[in-house]
Amino acid sequence: MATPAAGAGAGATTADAAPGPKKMVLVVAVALIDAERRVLLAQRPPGRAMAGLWEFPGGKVDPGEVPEAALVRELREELAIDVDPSDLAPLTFASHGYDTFHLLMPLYACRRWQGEPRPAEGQRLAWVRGEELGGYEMPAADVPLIEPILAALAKG
Ligand SMILES: Nc1nc2c([nH]c(=O)n2[C@H]2C[C@H](O)[C@@H](COP(=O)(O)OP(=O)(O)OP(=O)(O)O)O2)c(=O)[nH]1
Repeated sequence: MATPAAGAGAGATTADAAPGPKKMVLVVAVALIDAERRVLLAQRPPGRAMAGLWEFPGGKVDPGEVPEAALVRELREELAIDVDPSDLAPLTFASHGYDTFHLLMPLYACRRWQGEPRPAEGQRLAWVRGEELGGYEMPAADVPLIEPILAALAKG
């Protein structure tokens, strides 16, 4: 009987298989891609978990909220831009076991928005070319996302 090959599929799974009552946290994030084929990274501010690491803009989905609405809300709060949910294209996802919680994070690609992203919450922002992504230290969950992002950037 054929079974699916390990690692098949589009998601980026870096969880260990250990069972346990870890809380699952649903976070939505976006690769904003500009006309110069750059992606926007935000640096986690001091005083927060994973401070200093560079991540994709986004945040936790509130109870009862659909993921796209959560992302539109987060982008307004964090970057002061307006995004139409229909411009959010599913790209890949991360499923990663941190010590204290399990992160499930759909990552969308977005190439159209209203306004100029600005650091509305004091975070640092960087527009980064594909070949420069390796120079930005990211949370462990994000590392497997790089390859699909490079593929999306190559598409223009
Ligand atoms: N936005 C975003 N979060 C990420 C990425 N990678 C990654 O591991 N995370 C984690 C960091 C946080 O634990 C969580 C996002 O939560 P958050 O930024 O809304 O909240 P937080 O933990 O900083 O603060 P709080 O809301 O608990 O006060 O997901 C990423 O690329 N983007």
